[in-house]
Amino acid sequence: MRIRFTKMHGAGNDFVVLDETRGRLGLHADQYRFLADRHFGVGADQILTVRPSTGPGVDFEYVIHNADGGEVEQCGNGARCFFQYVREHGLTDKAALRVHTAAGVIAPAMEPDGRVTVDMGAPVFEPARVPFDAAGLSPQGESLVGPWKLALGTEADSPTVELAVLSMGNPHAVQRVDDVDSAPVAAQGPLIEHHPRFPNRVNAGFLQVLDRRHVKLRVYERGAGETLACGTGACAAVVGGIQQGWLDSPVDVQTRGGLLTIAWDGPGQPVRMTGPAQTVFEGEIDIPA
Ligand SMILES: N[C@@H](CCC[C@H](N)C(=O)O)C(=O)O
Repeated sequence: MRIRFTKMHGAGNDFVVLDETRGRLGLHADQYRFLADRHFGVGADQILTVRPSTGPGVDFEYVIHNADGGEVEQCGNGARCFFQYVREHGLTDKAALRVHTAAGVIAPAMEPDGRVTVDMGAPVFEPARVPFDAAGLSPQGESLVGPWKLALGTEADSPTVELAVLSMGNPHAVQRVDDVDSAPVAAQGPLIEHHPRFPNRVNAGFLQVLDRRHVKLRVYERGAGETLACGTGACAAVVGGIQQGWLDSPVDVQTRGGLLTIAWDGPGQPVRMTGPAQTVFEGEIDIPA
């Protein structure tokens, strides 16, 4: 089967975008994995699919698959690219949208400078809803995100980390580090992603606080490995940092692929993420059955 695609990125987090507004392509997990493959396919951290509205009050449905082929609930950098895609492809001329995702409705809108702001909804803190199995653990602080102390293994010398745990529609565990460039992202990322306390696995963030409004962040993403930026990871890191008293909204988040600005007014309030969305190229590809 030959399909059309658009390659996009948001702060270096890259996507293959597919249009299913005129009918389903019916792809399965192996085919999403093939599209994401950087050697045999197009190459992407996530595959984003545009579908028609699911009902009144929403303009489109937005479906996300990780590079490992698994469908996930939310993707922040993807949300900005989704918005750019539907406007560039004449699927809407609205400057603000409401988009249905597996995690609820998000609302992207155009900024005068060409960046996109997305209302990502309110963060979720209840461990069971992340989901995070906190049974038998005591939080290390009094904030809504814990933090929670976890051993990354069963050996006596296994590293122990303190993780702020929350959901931005998808699960995040964020630890503060002194220097993000030397942080053990490759070593600890997979151990945190697959830690048995996270039944759906988790995205692992490494946060360096520069001052109360500036941070650096790296994220080892569930189902994709370390990416150049993670939008929901930036939201989670800033919410966790505000909750623990380190940060004040809005916060500039420097990722390896670009700058995101995250604003949050506190529990129950939506997180607003602002950043770039860029089309790279379009093409057609034959996908194996
Ligand atoms: N890159 C994304 C997050 C994509 C999904 C994530 N890997 C997960 O499995 O939850 C972003 O920009 O938020």
